[in-house]
Amino acid sequence: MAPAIARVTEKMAKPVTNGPGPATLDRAYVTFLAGNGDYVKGVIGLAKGLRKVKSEYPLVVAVLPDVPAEHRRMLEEQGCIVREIEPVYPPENQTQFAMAYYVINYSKLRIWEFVEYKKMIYLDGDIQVYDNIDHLFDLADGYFYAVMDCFCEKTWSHTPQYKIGYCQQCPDKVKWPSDELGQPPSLYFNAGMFVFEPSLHTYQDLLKKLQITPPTPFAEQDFLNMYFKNIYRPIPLVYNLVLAMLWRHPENVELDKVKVVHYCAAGSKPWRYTGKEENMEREDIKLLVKKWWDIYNDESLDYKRPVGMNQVNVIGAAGAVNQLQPLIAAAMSQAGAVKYVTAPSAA
Ligand SMILES: O=c1ccn([C@@H]2O[C@H](COP(=O)(O)OP(=O)(O)O)[C@@H](O)[C@H]2O)c(=O)[nH]1
Ligand SMILES: OC[C@H]1O[C@H](O[C@@H]2[C@@H](O)[C@H](O)[C@@H](O)[C@H](O)[C@@H]2O)[C@H](O)[C@@H](O)[C@H]1O
Ligand SMILES: [Mn+2]
Repeated sequence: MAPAIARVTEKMAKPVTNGPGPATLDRAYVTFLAGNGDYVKGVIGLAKGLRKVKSEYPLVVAVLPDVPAEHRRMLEEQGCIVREIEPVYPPENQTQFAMAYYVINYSKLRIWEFVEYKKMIYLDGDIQVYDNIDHLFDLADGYFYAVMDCFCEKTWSHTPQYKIGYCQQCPDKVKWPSDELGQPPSLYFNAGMFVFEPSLHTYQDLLKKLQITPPTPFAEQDFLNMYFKNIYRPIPLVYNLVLAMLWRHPENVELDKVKVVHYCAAGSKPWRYTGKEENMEREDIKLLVKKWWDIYNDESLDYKRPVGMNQVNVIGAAGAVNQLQPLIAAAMSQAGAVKYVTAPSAA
């Protein structure tokens, strides 16, 4: 039986507000940047993409100490809020990560410490947002929302599901042999995009549990799947199209409805694209890479610091917030709620 995934229905869940006042605005998008290489282009593209879809919320960039001052300046120039974080390392291990650099991705866990925000949407730096997804901030508290991943790429060749050809994206195609292998794997999300609530308690517990959890090939993604297994709620793949879905499960993809594209397939990072790797010569990939560059190169999307911003008086600011209220209500009713049918517990 296909795993129950979220369905968007007409009515948006009641907005999470603190009483009759405006919907709480202590919300932000957050991404993660490490190193002095070219991922900074991904983050700049993301900042411009969020501006193009008129998101109401800022983009926080959690940067490791090795991100150079010049890159931080470029991010601030694009209106990003730059926050330095310390690296997080998994316990000593001999694990072979699916990609050697995945070891730095554990540092993503620091974003649970950003408790000045009540709700955040995490987006990898190799993600682009092509439609407004602000309505996801109004999803019910207490859950961890993300899109289900796919097990069919070679990066999964170490797993039993890959070896038997099982994938949660099409569980009826090759059925999980429960009598031989026991329970099928729990629903598993891609950790390139998720909706979460920062919390010091969760943050400290994550770090404590990490130190007693043997690392596995998909590093922090595996760890987050283990940690949030009981409150994970799948959301539709339009919120995080893992590119491999285009050739692994085209029947599950309606490209014109996709709101968020995750350039995670080998060779698909737009700022490094050569078209030489497997599947990279596909017309849909070329189109998506062009779409990314069109935003990155669009100077009209560059951040314009508001003139005399600090002269806005309190009344002006309150007025601005009141103008947002109907916008948020309209966005929520138009977006439709995400109704969850709890999957029969797979584990
Ligand atoms: O050298 C690096 C590698 C990764 N990242 C960050 O870590 C995220 C996860 O890595 P990546 O997206 O490459 O993993 P994938 O989704 O392709 O498996 C990236 O999106 C970036 O935000 C980074 O800033 N610098
Ligand atoms: O550190 C582990 C990473 O694992 C994930 O990437 C993978 C995963 O999606 C596989 O399913 C794909 O096959 C693969 O291509 C892709 O790179 C996240 O996107 C990334 O943010 C990060 O958590
Ligand atoms: Mn990614």
